Amino acid sequence: MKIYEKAPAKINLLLDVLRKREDGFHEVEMIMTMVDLADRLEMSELPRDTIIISSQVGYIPLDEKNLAFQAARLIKERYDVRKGVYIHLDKKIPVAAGLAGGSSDAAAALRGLNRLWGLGIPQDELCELGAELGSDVPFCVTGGTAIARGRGEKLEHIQPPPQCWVVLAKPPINVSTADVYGKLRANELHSHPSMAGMTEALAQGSFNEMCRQLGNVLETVTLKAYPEVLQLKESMLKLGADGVLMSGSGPTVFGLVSKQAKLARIYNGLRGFCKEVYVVRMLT
Ligand SMILES: C[C@](O)(CO)[C@H](O)COP(=O)(O)OP(=O)(O)OC[C@H]1O[C@@H](n2ccc(N)nc2=O)[C@H](O)[C@@H]1O
Ligand SMILES: Nc1ncnc2c1ncn2[C@@H]1O[C@H](COP(=O)(O)OP(=O)(O)OP(=O)(O)O)[C@@H](O)[C@H]1O
Repeated sequence: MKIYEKAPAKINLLLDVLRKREDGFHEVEMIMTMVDLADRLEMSELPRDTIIISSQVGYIPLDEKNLAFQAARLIKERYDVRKGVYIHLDKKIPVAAGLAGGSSDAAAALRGLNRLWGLGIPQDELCELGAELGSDVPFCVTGGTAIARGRGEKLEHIQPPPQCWVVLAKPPINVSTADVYGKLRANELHSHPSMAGMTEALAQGSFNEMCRQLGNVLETVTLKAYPEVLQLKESMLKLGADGVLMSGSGPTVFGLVSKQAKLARIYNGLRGFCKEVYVVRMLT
């Protein structure tokens, strides 16, 4: 039997950091939602008790460093599954981009193996397992649109954003999430995005207000270290995007666009200097 699962990319419409915690993680307040740029996982049982990962791309680890491998190992150990699995990752989400590609693959593996092996694990338990793999994994298990608190694992689902186009542009640099949080001076942040303002904008379904309320405090670190990310934001705005923000720890910048007629100009303008540009829909 073969099982297929989609693993969509996430964007952070809002990312605030409240403080650094004693365990080294940061207490966050975020709003996350999915876009329709997705990896696709194919999972099938193996006769031997082993985990094998493959992918069409050569630039991700396929051993125990792969988050889908870690998800399979965790579920096998926790539920005493003595069966093997082959997981093929059809990668479409750019890697180390701030789009939670690895986390979404891990979440899709948890959902898929739950089905493949008929384990009947409830979603909240899958989220708890996911939290052991990474802070973004619980959200990737549920999808939808959610406020995330704690280190990202405490979820409150809310109304999805109004439908719009999302232009994603990833500059050719690698940003480590741990480095960005490591350089953040959480106590010295001069301004914070408004969680109340963004939740109100989403509750009212107001596209313009959503664009005005976009905010991510990790930009204070990444934009300083990589001026090309700031330049990308400015270019996207100049080309006509209605709202622009860096996703997660970066370096991907996303632009929200309400009118399809604007997309060609934005896409072509960005492609002039940035190779990785995607035009996708918000998943609502
Ligand atoms: C930047 C975001 O992607 C926004 O959604 C997340 O906050 C990070 O999620 P993630 O990549 O799943 O993060 P993890 O794999 O759990 O952690 C990577 C590293 O980021 C830092 N980290 C992560 C989450 C958090 N709330 N505080 C942190 O300080 C820690 O140094 C950690 O070692
Ligand atoms: N299935 C996977 N897909 C992509 N990268 C993976 C995977 N498993 C492990 N990795 C490793 O994880 C690292 C981060 O990749 P990923 O694409 O998840 O980053 P990200 O989009 O910045 O994540 P986040 O937004 O959650 O911080 C990469 O350096 C890669 O080697």
